Amino acid sequence: MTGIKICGVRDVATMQACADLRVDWVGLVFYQASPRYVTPEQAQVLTRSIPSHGDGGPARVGLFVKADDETIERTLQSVPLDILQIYDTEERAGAIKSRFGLPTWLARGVSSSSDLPSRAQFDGYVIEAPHQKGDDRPGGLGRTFDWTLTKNWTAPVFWMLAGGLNPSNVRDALHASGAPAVDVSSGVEDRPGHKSHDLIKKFVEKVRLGG
Ligand SMILES: O=C(O)c1ccccc1N[C@@H]1O[C@H](COP(=O)(O)O)[C@@H](O)[C@H]1O
Repeated sequence: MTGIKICGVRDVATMQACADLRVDWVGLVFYQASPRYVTPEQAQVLTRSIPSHGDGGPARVGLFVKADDETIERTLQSVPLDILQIYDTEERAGAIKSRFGLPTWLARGVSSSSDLPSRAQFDGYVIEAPHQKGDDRPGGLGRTFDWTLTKNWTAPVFWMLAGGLNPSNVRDALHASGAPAVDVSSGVEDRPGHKSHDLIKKFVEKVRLGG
């Protein structure tokens, strides 16, 4: 079954909606420039509102952008994250993986097939649209890229497709990319940082049923 990650959750009701829909992962954004930013204290309340991953709830993914060790450490003291999603260099992401010992996904923007990772350095890759000059953040911008780039890629480890997905395009994206999992944030919002339960449900139905 295609994996589903709903990213940028900021309220308990959305967290519970994601758990009820049995999505695989929920993402918490620890990047202050994002409209989806949550503090570690807010994230603690959110993570406690649903069953732990071991008890059948979605795995909690923490997003960090160019974060130092102290920021990640302080977050982990409050929030039991299952996976780290890192926006930084490979070297820095590798150091984070070694230091914190948690499954680590590296986000990678791709504009051509030569940007696709070939080494199994991480536990997963989030493959998304490339960063553009003037962007105030490296993701969550609702921007797509050429999904066919991944079609013939032999991925070295698990990966997911992200960037500009929504209920209307996710079937085409899955077909064109061959992705085993999808990640969505702005495409299931009715305004930046505010998730729509209706759009989340529609997205999940499209992925699972082709609805
Ligand atoms: O959501 C954000 O604001 C964000 C900020 C910084 C880094 C990543 C962010 N979001 C991630 O970007 C991709 C694509 O998002 P979208 O569906 O195009 O809105 C996804 O992994 C988000 O979790």
